[in-house]
Amino acid sequence: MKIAIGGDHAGFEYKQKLVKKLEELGHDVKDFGPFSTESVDYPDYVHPLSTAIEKGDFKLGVVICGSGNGVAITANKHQGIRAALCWNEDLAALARQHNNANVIALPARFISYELAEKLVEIFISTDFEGGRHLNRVNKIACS
Ligand SMILES: O=C(CO)[C@H](O)[C@H](O)[C@H](O)COP(=O)(O)O
Repeated sequence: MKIAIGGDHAGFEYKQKLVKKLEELGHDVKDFGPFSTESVDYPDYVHPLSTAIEKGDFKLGVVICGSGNGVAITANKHQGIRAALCWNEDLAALARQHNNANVIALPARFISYELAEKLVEIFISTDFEGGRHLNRVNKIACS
């Protein structure tokens, strides 16, 4: 699967490990940065990532900052993005099953790396259920 990943300095270490893990699993991963723990502004990385997903260059995205809120808020400014802030396994599954989320936002300062990895694995391997949820998801975007 083609997966985009990015965030900020607070998510850098988790991002590096997630890139390695996803590549080991055979995914085609593009890292939108940042590429060090130097303090940066997450919109500089999350907007390009979101645009690339909207264009269809990637199926899903993973964004990581300290709380997960900054990256989620930024990604959700894009009409074609449904970013879900997830901190447990049920939320990661439901984000795909009910919301057809195409980006998972992770709070690196509040969850373990092991849990972050598990949430990403659940997110990318869970399908949208459609049905009643399709009507709702179709009403999310506004022009
Ligand atoms: O934007 C955020 C909050 O919504 C992220 O958690 C950032 O990673 C955080 O604000 C960065 O904080 P720092 O004190 O500049 O490291």
